[in-house]
Amino acid sequence: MISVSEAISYEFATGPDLYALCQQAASARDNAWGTQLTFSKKVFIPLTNMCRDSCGYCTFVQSPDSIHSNYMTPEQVLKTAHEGAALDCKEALFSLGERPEERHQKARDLLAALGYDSTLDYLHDQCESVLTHTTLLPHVNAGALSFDELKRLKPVAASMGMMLENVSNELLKKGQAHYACPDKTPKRRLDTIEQAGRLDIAFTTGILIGIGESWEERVLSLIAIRDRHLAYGHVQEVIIQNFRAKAGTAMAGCQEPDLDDMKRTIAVARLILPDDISIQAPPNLEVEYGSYINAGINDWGGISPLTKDFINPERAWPQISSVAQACEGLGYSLAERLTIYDRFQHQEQKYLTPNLTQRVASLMSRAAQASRQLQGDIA
Ligand SMILES: O=c1nc2n(C[C@H](O)[C@H](O)[C@H](O)CO)c3cc(O)ccc3cc-2c(=O)[nH]1
Ligand SMILES: C[C@H]1O[C@@H](n2cnc3c(N)ncnc32)[C@H](O)[C@@H]1O
Ligand code: MET
Ligand code: SF4
Repeated sequence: MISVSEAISYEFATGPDLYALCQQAASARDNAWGTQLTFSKKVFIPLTNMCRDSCGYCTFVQSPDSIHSNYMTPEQVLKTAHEGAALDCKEALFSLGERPEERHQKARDLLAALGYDSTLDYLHDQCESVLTHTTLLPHVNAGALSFDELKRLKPVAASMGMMLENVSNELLKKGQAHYACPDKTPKRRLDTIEQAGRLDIAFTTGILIGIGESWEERVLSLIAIRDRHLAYGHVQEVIIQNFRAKAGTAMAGCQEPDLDDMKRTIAVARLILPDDISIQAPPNLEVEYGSYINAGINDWGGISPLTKDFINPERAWPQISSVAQACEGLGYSLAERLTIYDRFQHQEQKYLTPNLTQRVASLMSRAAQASRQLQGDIA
């Protein structure tokens, strides 16, 4: 592990310095994770695109005035889940806006028509429905949640996650990415990670880079994640995600991080975070995603053969076979994992409630089978 001051000193690493940094991170990854990179075969379930926040980078969120703002119905949820299961997907990623009913009358009306007064109650029941009626494992990405909310969701989700984004309070100011976003205060985000730790929830988090934070704030965000993991041991993966500018958003004209910036951040994350945390970067937000391998990632996150990335809908998923080839070209293999990583699966029902244990075990053997097939296809 490198020190905070060493991590901060890499801010301007380019050329040979960046190359050396990446080599150091790649060898740390090889030692901890070997030469197998992973992904999770999933479907995306955007339960609602209404939200009480208004992040400057987000096109997922729809205004209640838009005809596109909605909740998925229980039938739509199951249709997507069934179609995903038929394509051998194993994860149902529930990703949604935060507490829209606390801000928008339309959200209250639509929820009432579904028989609910809270988005999180509806989320709970839709996760339960996917568990009951399909073979998929729910992963909940619903933003900042309280201890009680996380506790209630634990039996209906195999894992959960929430991007920390960044610990910078500056981003909350007017004109910045998180202005008027009550759920993006570093305090609420850090508290969510902490409560998930107290509850033994296998947890995904990460940072969004290029949203107006300084390099030092990026490093401090990784340190904040590390500290909570050292206290509870529950952080399974950290996503390093690059901001993509989108037309029609407040940040449409902002500069996107370049490939070197991503590589530098991935490498520093690998060297700051404990070895047992997986480092993930998405393959659909960068054309030259293969070079993330040289910077120290060991995971690509969720990839869907069915649904688009609703958060970055203009960025198509690469074919799983193309990702496998990119890995193979650099001497790595590609394997399928579940939404809950292997090492969290066998801990005496610490992370998994009893109703989930059997499901996870049988999906594990199907994922192993799919991985063998993937490697056979390449060979
Ligand atoms: O398709 C996406 N999947 C996202 N995922 C899902 C991820 O790709 C995988 O499904 C999980 O890593 C499974 O372990 C997230 C999951 C989280 O818990 C937190 C944030 C994200 C962010 C994204 C995202 O922007 N796009
Ligand atoms: C689910 C996660 O997607 C990320 N997210 C939201 N909007 C964008 C964007 N324009 N570019 C990249 N990532 C984005 C945020 O980090 C959120 O937490
Ligand atoms: N709204 C949540 C968040 O920003 C979920 C992902 S964005 C659709 O964390
Ligand atoms: S990123 Fe999440 S919290 Fe922010 S506006 Fe979009 S849906 Fe809401």
